[in-house]
Amino acid sequence: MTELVIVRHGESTANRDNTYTGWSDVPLTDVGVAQAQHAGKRLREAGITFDAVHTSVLKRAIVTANIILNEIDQLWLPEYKTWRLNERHYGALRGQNKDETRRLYGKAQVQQWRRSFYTVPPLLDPSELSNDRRYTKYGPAVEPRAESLKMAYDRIMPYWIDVVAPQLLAGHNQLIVAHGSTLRALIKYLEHISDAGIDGVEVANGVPIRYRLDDQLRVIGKDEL
Ligand SMILES: O=C(O)[C@H](O)COP(=O)(O)O
Repeated sequence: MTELVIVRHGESTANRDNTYTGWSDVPLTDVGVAQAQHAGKRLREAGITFDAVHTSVLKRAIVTANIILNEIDQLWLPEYKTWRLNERHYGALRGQNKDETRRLYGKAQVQQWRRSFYTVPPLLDPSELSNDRRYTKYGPAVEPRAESLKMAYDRIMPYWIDVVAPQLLAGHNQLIVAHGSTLRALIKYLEHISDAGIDGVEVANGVPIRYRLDDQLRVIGKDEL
């Protein structure tokens, strides 16, 4: 049996301001820092030891991971960062207030943008792409202009198959610190949730979810710490 723990980053400034974030690289709030410390404390109390940690290339996940590692006194662990664990790209919704979009486009449309598996949010204008070197040099040549959860799922899976799953199969416990939608995609995969069923799954900031996996990586236990 191996253990996989997944944690959504602590509250970010965009979460606090209720704005769409996606690939925007926003920091944690003080509340987010406290949530990350609390997550680390719960993991310490649970006595879990990890062999590696995986994050996105966005600071809210990286900082949360480092706070957790500090709390559990495992800062020395190998830490892998990949754009494949980035939040789903919210396209042209990025930076807009979620309540304001409900007012402008209606609740049903917003719910579909936020929770449907297949709906792609409005595309970002190509002139607004960041062209940040973390994406041009180490990641996809072209940053997405928006992603559905399905598109995010499809770019996360190669990382799971090539990097995370082999380590778990070798008996090494893994910690993934990522984002609401990235983790919803992983939860969908691990728990065989249908395309329609995933719209009801929410992931709270800074609450570790622990999976116990058998030797074929089937889920044999799950709890929230
Ligand atoms: O990208 C965002 O805005 C958040 O991280 C997640 O947003 P959601 O709750 O709309 O999926």
